[in-house]
Amino acid sequence: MDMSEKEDLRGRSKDISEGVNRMPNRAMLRAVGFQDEDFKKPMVGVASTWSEVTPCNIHIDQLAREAKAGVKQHGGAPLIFNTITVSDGISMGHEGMLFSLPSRETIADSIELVVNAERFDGLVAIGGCDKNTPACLMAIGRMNLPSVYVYGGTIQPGKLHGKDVDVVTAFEAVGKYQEGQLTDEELHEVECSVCPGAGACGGMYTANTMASAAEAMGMALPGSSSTPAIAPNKAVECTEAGKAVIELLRKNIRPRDIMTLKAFENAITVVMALGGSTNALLHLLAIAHSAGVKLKLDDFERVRSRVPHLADLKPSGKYVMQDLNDIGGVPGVMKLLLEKGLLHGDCLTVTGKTLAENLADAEPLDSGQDVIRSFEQPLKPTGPLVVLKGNLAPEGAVAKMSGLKKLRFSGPARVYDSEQKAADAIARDDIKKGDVLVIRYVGPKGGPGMPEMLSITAMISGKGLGGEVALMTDGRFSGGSHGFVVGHVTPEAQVGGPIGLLQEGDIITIDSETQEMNVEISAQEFEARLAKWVQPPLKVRTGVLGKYARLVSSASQGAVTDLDL
Ligand SMILES: CC[C@H](C)C(=O)C(=O)O
Ligand SMILES: [Mg+2]
Repeated sequence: MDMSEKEDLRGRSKDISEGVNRMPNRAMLRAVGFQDEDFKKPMVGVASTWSEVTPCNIHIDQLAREAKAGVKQHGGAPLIFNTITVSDGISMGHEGMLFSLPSRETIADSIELVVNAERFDGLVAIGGCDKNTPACLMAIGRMNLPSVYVYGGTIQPGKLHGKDVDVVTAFEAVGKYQEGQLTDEELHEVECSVCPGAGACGGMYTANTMASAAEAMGMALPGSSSTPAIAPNKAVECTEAGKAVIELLRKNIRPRDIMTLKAFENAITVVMALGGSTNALLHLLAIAHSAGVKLKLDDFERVRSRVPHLADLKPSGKYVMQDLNDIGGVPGVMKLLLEKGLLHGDCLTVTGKTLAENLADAEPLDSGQDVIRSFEQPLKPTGPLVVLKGNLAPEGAVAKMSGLKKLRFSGPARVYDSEQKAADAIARDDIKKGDVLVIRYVGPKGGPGMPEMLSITAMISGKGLGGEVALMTDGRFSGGSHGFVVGHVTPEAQVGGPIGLLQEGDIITIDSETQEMNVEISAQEFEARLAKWVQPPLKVRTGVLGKYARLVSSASQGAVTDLDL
């Protein structure tokens, strides 16, 4: 329904579009194409994360133009603006990864800065790489203006000797090459095959996980999280998003009407069923904080215990997001979960309808498919992202148990204060089957930036030690990581957390069934070690990482930098 002549959907954009005093402001907007009638329309920002620095975002300029057209067609006055992105895959395994998680805050802050300075009434935000979706939703939650999120879409799988491959294949090929299992030519073949074009990493890694979570919480249009980047329908979704935001303005439906605790429970349910990235716990805590929703790590456990892991998706499974899309996509999965009473169907969404009303129109998953298992034969009876506590993680830690038969691991600590030193040890074959590899002082403050450890987990996997060596860190894991991995250990070493007191050879036991992670030393020994511990200075004290290290909260609170302490 387009706007009638009399209808005035403008809100705070009247600060610019009305009054003599704002004539100079309007004069500048005329220079970017505004005409008289535009000042009678609601001003809608289109936040574009377009960038050439990663395939995830290389196409988003076209999508932003589609969204702009949609806003215009339905009576709005749209303006595209850009924000940044970094590439997790390209920053992985070196100092660049220190800047990945901080970029989430920068993207959220930049959207908040532009939308507020320009007095927009509404927003369409379009994201690609890992930090984009959480950042866009954080900005949307903070500002609470009628908004719609659109995910730029998953990449197609690469093909190599008839098999589907993707960027995690490349990371794991490094370990295989180090073992002499690949020649230089074969390694080059992998490099040239795994990323065929536009789109975010194709397994159920962080970008696809967070897109699915965005749709499950009602902030993205039905089906838009699983539509591939190069599918013609992706552009249509952007045009539709432009239309949807005008409808939201008309009905005054705001993000905090949608991003409720029940909506976050829906997001957690879908993440657990899909076997998504551990980063979802960090990002959903941060998004909830931005929307004023009190979400805690314990909420993830409450949901996990009732939701089976159904999706046979990479990194521990066989298929990629493209395959899920082909058999019904995220709507098909949510339809199944709703039928089982595992979703709150009464949650409002950006279509203006409830989740149940949206899903009534969705097709069920194709019969005969084996991407999504039945409830009778799940991959795991409960979700694979397990919150652990214990004397090593009093505030919590996150274990990814998908694809693992072993649910308990006990072994000697092999302690490293940097990812590089750990990587060198793995390359020298110093890390043996049964060891618990500990990488610390890589948390939000200690890293700084809580880097992901895909290079490490991929090397372990490539060397055939996947599941035979446990890895625990106050850093993070990529969505491409799998094996016996525990991240987000809090409190982090940098602030005196127990992980910082570990010594070589301490016996660590990680039990995903009792959900505990403990070291076998006495309380007295802990006290003695703490008495001798000296807090190291922050590694970085100026610039973006210096600001971040001083402001960032614990990972158990989402590693946010705007906690109202
Ligand atoms: C393949 C892994 C991807 C690049 C990533 O960083 C994530 O999913 O978190
Ligand atoms: Mg990542």
